[in-house]
This record gives sequence, structure tokens and C-alpha cells, in this order.
Amino acid sequence: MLRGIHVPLVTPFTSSGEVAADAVEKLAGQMLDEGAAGLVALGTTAEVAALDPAERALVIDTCVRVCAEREALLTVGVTGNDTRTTAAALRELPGGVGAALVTVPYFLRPGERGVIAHFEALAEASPVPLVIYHIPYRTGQAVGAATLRALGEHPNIAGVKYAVGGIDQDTIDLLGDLPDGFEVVGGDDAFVSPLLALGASGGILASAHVLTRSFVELVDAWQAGDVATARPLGHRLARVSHALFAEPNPTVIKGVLHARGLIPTPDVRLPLLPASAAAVSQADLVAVHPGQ
Ligand SMILES: O=C(O)C1=N[C@H](C(=O)O)C[C@H](O)C1
Repeated sequence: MLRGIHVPLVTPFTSSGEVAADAVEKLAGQMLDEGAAGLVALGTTAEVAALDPAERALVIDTCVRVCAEREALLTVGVTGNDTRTTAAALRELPGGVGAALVTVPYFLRPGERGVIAHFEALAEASPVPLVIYHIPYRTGQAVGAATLRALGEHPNIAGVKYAVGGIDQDTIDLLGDLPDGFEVVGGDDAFVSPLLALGASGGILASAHVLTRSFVELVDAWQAGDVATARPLGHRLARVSHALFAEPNPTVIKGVLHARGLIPTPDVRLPLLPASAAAVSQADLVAVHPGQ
């Protein structure tokens, strides 16, 4: 279900500060037409915390339409650190949404037993399969391989977006012994190639807004065991991701998309500030000439 590249869409804004719905639609269609297996709406990259409920609904409706036209998976980010309200948000997801990306409860640090109880309750409540978003440097909560494996046994938990900031012992342990039907997708752009080499099935990668086809090719090459293609391509794309994340995500990516005429402004909402011109031009240059 989670195989391939899933692009967590940025939210483009007009020059008067509204969500640019036509640009969302165009960008969403382009990502899928370039080979992405699916889209993620309302991820961190979408600046979801800065969108009001009507804007969130607009983004979801637009993505539902684009994904339905192309029979692609739409995953929607549903974030909260309270089980009851997160369950309610899951129950309210509209038709056409295929999965929900749910962050490990952040800031509270409920412990791994709390994390298990949280996701089991959500999995029971959710009308769609869950993808756990494990990103300890943002949530502050450790989750080991044994906990993820236990959660992976639940029939309504499809996988984990794995973003631990590197390859560690838990990464090796988890990918060495995955429950049936439970998939790992890379969520740390710069580490996706080694994760794919270890058996991840794809990635949810903001970097895939740029060079979408190359990220798709990277997944395909690792899945086919074509190391001669995958290894150098992975190194090249890691350099691109490094440049795209030189300043807080998604500021540089929005700058590059705007420079390429794909979104009407590079604008982000506070507390994010626009990327510097130097970071944007460097990332654009590295995407075209990865040796730079
Ligand atoms: O929104 C997402 O999904 C992603 N967020 C990560 C982040 O901002 O740290 C990056 C990843 O590429 C996808």
C-alpha cells in the first residue's frame, strides 16, 4: 500500500496570503503524473499548524479530486497529542482519503506503553489505515523497534514513516523483522537511500517535489536490486535533499518551486520565514548539477 514515493504537498499561497487552490491542484497533478504513487495532504511540509479548518478542508478536497482522477493513494496528516481529539479527527476524514499519517504524541512524552495505547485506540477508531509518523527529534518521544513491531501487528496500522535522523540499531532491528503487511517508508530525505537498501518500501519526502522522477527511479532501482543504479542516484539525491533542507522545511522547497514557476509565491506563514535567496539558488543549482 505504501510502496513508492508519496509527496507531502506544500501549501502554496497567493500574493494576498490565501491558499492558492489552483496551484495545489496543478502541483498535485504534476507530482502524480511524474510517477509519485500518492500524495500526503496536511503534513509538516504543508505548514498544517498555520492553516485554519476551512483551508485544511480546501486542501483535502482538492487532493481527493486529483488522486481520484489518477487512482492514487491520498494520505492525510492527522496530528494531535490527545487520543480523544485525534480519534475524533480521524472519524471526520472525508471519503476519498486512503490513509492517515498520525504523529507519535509530541511534547507530552507519554512513554512507549502510552504510545502503544494511543495508536491501538486510534486504529480501532479510524475508518482508514494508519501510518505512524515517528520523528523523535520533533516529538521528543523515543519509540523502539519492539514497540513499532507490536503496533505493526494491528490490522489497521499499515506502516511507519520513519524519520529518526539516521540509521540506528532500532532501524536495523525493525527492518530485519517486519510484521506481515507492515511497511516502513523513509521520512528523512537524506537517509532514504540507505533505508531503501535495508528494505523500506518507499518514502514520504518533501524533496520529491523537485526531481520527482529521480526519487521514483531510486525506489524502483532498490526494489529491483539494481545497486549499480541505486547507489550513485541515492548519493546524488542526498546532496539535493541536503540543499533543500539547508533552512527550515518547506521554505527552500517553496523558493525553488516558485523560481520554477510552479507556485505563485514562495511565501510561508509565521513562525517560518522565507528562505534566503542564497539557499534557494544553491538548492536549484544542486538539483540541476548535483556535483555543485
Ligand atoms: O510533511 C512531511 O511529511 C515531511 N516532513 C518532514 C519535515 O518537515 O521534517 C520532511 C519530510 O520530507 C516530509
